[in-house]
Parts: sequence; C-alpha cells; structure tokens
Amino acid sequence: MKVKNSWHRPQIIVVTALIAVGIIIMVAIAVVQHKPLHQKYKYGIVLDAGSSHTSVYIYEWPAEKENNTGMVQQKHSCNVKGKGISSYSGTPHKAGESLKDCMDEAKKIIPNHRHRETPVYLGATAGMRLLKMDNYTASEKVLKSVETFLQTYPFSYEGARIISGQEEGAFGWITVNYLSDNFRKASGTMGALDLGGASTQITFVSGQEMESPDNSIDFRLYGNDYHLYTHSFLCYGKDQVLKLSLEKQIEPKLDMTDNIILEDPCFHPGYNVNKSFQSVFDSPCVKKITSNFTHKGLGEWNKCHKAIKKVFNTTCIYSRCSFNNIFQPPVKGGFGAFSAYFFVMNFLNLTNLNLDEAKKRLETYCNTSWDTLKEKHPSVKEKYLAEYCFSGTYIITLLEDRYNFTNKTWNNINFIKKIGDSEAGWTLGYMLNLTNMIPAEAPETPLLPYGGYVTLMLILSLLIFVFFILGYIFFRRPSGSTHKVII
Ligand SMILES: Nc1ncnc2c1ncn2[C@@H]1O[C@H](COP(=O)(O)OP(=O)(O)O)[C@@H](O)[C@H]1O
Ligand SMILES: [Ca+2]
Repeated sequence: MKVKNSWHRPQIIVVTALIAVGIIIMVAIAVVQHKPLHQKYKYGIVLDAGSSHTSVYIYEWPAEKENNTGMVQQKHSCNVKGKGISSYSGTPHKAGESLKDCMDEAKKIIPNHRHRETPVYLGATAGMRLLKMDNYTASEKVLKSVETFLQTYPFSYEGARIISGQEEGAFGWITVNYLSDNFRKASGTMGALDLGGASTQITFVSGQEMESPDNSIDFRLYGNDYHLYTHSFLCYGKDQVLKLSLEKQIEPKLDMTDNIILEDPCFHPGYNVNKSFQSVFDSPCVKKITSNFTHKGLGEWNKCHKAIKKVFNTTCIYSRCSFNNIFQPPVKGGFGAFSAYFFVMNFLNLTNLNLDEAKKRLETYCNTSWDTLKEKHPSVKEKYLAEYCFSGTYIITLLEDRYNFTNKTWNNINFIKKIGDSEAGWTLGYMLNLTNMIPAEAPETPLLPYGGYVTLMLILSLLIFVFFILGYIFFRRPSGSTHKVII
C-alpha cells in the first residue's frame, strides 16, 4: 500500500517558479537602478574673458545623464589675477600666461583620467569687441596668445573666440532658465539682464512680433519653442558708460584754456582726483579728448540722474525703442539681473527695495562724503567705492527710463549672483549649447522614477512573502479530505 506524500506538485512548482521569477526581477531592477550610484562625472571648462577680468569656470555632470536638463553644475570658479585679456593689447604674448594659475588649478581639480575628454572653451566679450574695433591686429594676437597657451594643457581645446552680443544675451538667458529648471516646467521662463563693464544685455520671451530681425533668436529646447528678444548694447556696460558720461560733461568745457574742473554730481562730496585723458578717453566708445582734468564730486543724485539720461539717444524708427534706435517690446514676466547688476545693487543694499525706496536710499548714499565712505569701507577697492553712486544711478535709469520697468514691474526683477552653486552668466549656457547638452526634444522618461522603484520593490517583496506563506500552507496540508488510498 502506497500513500501519496502531501506535496501538491503542480501548485508547489508554480509557487516556487513565482518566487524565483520575483527574486530575479528584484535583483535585475536593483542592479539597473543602482548603476548610477557608482556615478562617474564628466567635466567642462569655460573661460569668461570679460572686459574687466577673466574667470575660469569648471562644470561637472553625471556621465550617464548627459541629456537630462538640470544635471550640469558649477564645480569651481577661479578669478584670473589682473585685468581682462584686452588689457594685454600692448603685450599680447603675456595674455595667455596670465591664465596659468587658474588653469593649473583646473588640472588639479579634474581627475586625471578625465583630462583628455574635458572640453575647454574661451569666450571673450565686449572688451575684446572694442579692442577689435580699435586695433584688429592686437586683438588677433591676444586671441592667438590665449589659444597657444590653452593648448599646452591636456584638455580638449575647443577654441578661443569673441562671442557676439546676441550669443552673450541668449546664453545668459539659457543659463538662468536651465538652473531654475524652467525648461522642464510649464511655468514659463524668466528674462536675463546682464550688466558688464563694456556692454549690457537684455533677453526675454516677449510674445510680441519682432520689428527688427537682429533682435530675434529662436530656440527649440526640450520639446518647446522659444522666441526670444535680445539685445546687447556695446559701450553701455558700467565702465564704458561712465566714460560716456564724463565725455558729455567735459565737452562744453573744452574751450577753457586753463585746467578743466569737472564737477560731477555722481561722485561723492570731497572726491577730488586729477585724471589724465589717456586713462579715461581710451576707448572707441568715446571721442579722443586730450585734456587732463580734475574730477570733483558733488553728490547730488537728482542732477546725476539727469546727467546719466543724456548718455542715451532717444531717436526711434520703430513703434517703440529702448534707446539708440533699438527696438524693444514691453518687458514681460520675471527677470534675473546678474553680474554688475548684482554687485552694485547688493553693495548698496537695494536688492530688496521697491523703486521709490531704492531711489531715496541712493540719494542719501550719493550725498555721503568721500572720506566717510572710505572710513566705513576700508577693504573695498577704491575704484569700485568711488563709482557705486554712479553705477547704481545708471542701473536705475537704464531699467526704468530705457527698458521701461515701472514701479510695479520693478519687483519682477531679482538681483542674483548664483542659482544653487552655479553663477548666473553666459558661460554655462554657452557650454550646454556647444556640447549639445540640452536636446531639442524631451528625452524618453526613465523606466522608473525613484518613488516608483521603491513601491514596485515593496509590492514584489510582499508578493514573495505571500507566496512563501501559501507554499508553506500547501506543503504542510495533508491530503486530508481528498486523501485517496491507492491499493
Ligand atoms: N565687487 C564688485 N563691485 C562692483 N563692480 C564689480 C565687482 N566685481 C566686478 N565688478 C564689475 O563688473 C563688471 C564685469 O564686467 P565684465 O564681465 O568684465 O565685462 P563685459 O561683460 O562687459 O565684457 C565690471 O565693470 C567690473 O568692474
Ligand atoms: Ca561679463
């Protein structure tokens, strides 16, 4: 007589198979999901050769997520000692060498095995645009010098060039919107306001028809079309516009034979400095005036405001212009204002005020005596300190009178230096564009987001647990009621 054992063979086989499949799926998902944990980073270097100085930015991103927007971040930045590369017009061979300390730093920061594949780009802005206008040969020699120098590094050299004003504006816009993750969100984009020493840029999505093709740029990013308004005003960075303002104030006094005294409402009472014409009227933005002068401060904000208005030409052949016959649609939406907009407004503590309050505080500040200010800010560079009243007044005049921000829309301007750890500026957008890191179309969404992965793993574990219990019950249950005795 044989008694069949309590194994219900088909059920047990099915249960065992299900458990095995469950374990295999869990292991497979875990392997795939955790792959990015052994993350490898890639790097890129961009040199911002500005009119006043050069900065070297190192960016990094996870090697396997190259095309996911929001992945690239600034890892490090380095300020090159001395002035901008355009200041080497007389000694071009020294321009390259000036970058040494920061480039050596980059070599240390980026892991050796990544050096060869790390791209290096140098973009020069308005300082070099002006040098090119003034002395083409010198500008070429400076570019050659930085090129030769950058090629001595183990990185992948991708070029040194003067970028156009449109590029500077558009890539600044890409940077701030990339860092704010606006390309993935449906919330819309923010405009970009960049103030440099030699030029200034305004870029935003206007939604209006563009009356001048030069001011229009189109991008398709991440599955969306963006129709941008952009303009770069050469000579309207804060250093060049100061020269313009001095020129305007000095011109009527030129027929005076004796020493010219320029009483400037934008400088502080007690400021009294002899200036040589070579140090001020040295750029293609201004006429070559050959008189030295004494620069004396008055500290009168209202007069300063009036004097600054005169640096803008208001003729306009379009339906509307900002200035100098440049078409501009009405400003729309939020704006990020960076570079010197931030440095100046932050120093003056005006970043969180409304327009009227800002004007009032600036009026008091401009009227402060030069001696008091120097005492109060002993560590601030004197050149900066002397010019904050002028620069602050210029910023307010430019934004309110020329770009047409009102009391109400003023609050849409955010004065920013960084978004997260990354500085606002054109460099990140420039690199993202040249490395094709923002795809035109949104990439397929990943198989599982993290939350989905965790949920799936939980459900599978639970199922396996249940199958174990079932298996156990089947295994233990005697043939019982269905027991048959086979004789
Ligand atoms: N801490 C600071 N305070 C005031 N101004 C500053 C400070 N740091 C930098 N700047 C100014 O910011 C401007 C930066 O311009 P830059 O990028 O060099 O020129 P551009 O973009 O026109 O080629 C310069 O006018 C420089 O003097
Ligand atoms: Ca700049």
